[in-house]
Amino acid sequence: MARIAPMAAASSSSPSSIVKLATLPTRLYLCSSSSARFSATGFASSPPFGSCSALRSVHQEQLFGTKTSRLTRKSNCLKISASGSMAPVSTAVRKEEAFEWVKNDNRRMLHVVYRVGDLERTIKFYTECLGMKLLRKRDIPEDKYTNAFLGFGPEDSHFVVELTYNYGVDSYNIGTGFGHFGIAVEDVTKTVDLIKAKGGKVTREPGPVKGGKAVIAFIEDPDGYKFELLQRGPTPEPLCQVMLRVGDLDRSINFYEKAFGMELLRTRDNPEYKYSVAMMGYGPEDKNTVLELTYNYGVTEYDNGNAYAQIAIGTDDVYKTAEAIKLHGGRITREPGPLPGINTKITACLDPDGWKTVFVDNVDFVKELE
Ligand SMILES: C[C@@H](O)C(=O)SC[C@H](NC(=O)CC[C@H](N)C(=O)O)C(=O)NCC(=O)O
Repeated sequence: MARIAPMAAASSSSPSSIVKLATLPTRLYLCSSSSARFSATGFASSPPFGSCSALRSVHQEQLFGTKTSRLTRKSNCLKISASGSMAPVSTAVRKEEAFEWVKNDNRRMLHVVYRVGDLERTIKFYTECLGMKLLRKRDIPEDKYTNAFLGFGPEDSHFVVELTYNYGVDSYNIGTGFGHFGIAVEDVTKTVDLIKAKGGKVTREPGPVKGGKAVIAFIEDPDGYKFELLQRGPTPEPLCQVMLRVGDLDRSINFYEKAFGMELLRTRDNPEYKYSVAMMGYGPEDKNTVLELTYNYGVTEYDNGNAYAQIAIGTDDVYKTAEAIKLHGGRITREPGPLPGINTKITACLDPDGWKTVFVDNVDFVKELE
């Protein structure tokens, strides 16, 4: 399965454990937008870490354990060296350390979240036509929505779908960027026959994929989300792909490798049909759910709609996760911290195409399931 067993996850950092002022090195920084921020005894004037983001630098320093001799700064700051000369300091070391940490974090794709117009209709379709189980439901009346979790196995070890029903909203725009969810089945034709018998919509009959040999079919759920059925041998993770379209495949590969620590599992170019795909994830495709990033030649932008929401990924430390994402150019849309009410620590970000991901603290996630 994945690289982690969530139960074995290490304990998480809290914000207060990140900044230990007493341990900060004695440094003098000059920032283009502010005066000196550090003094020999620590931090100087108020506000202590103004627009120069000195605090953030210290966070990163403490987070990734850089030796003080290699303390680095953002490019608009200058470090005064022992000789007194000033030189811009690169972020390369911090990036490298953040990447090392990310690669060693315990990560697993936990679930994919999307909105549906009628929860019971979708639950019926997924259980009867796709063979998923309803794992749990939760209603949040104060925020006027209900979630249903469905999948092929328990959430602590399987990738599942998290459906969101917003009270009174019965349809959404799926957009052009979202592709499909992949389900591995042993016999595509048999599965399609069953889906047809149950009244499901088949949009592409079983047969070899265009330009390849793999046997596939496409079906559509009641809200219009596409599912690709892929003929494969038995697998522990039948919900095997989330396909998203991207505007620049190299840019996306770089982002998911560096900022998320995913592995590039394979790429495939299909010039006849003018597209390329990159499979990315936290373990081999036959045992783990992967992100299938698709680039259609010449198409650099899509409408991401308002139906598909995000994938969730488990991490041992949302604070370090967020810092690593920032260092690699990702946009944090929710700063790391506990969610009000349930205390689960999360952080959220957007990839270069605007696709959202939420990172969830592994220990908190397991507690939520209890
Ligand atoms: C086996 C694995 O590589 C696939 O199934 S790829 C499926 C293939 N994907 C695309 O064509 C992507 C590009 C397309 N323009 C898009 O943006 O969706 C596919 O859907 N093939 C259709 C078919 O009928 O074979």
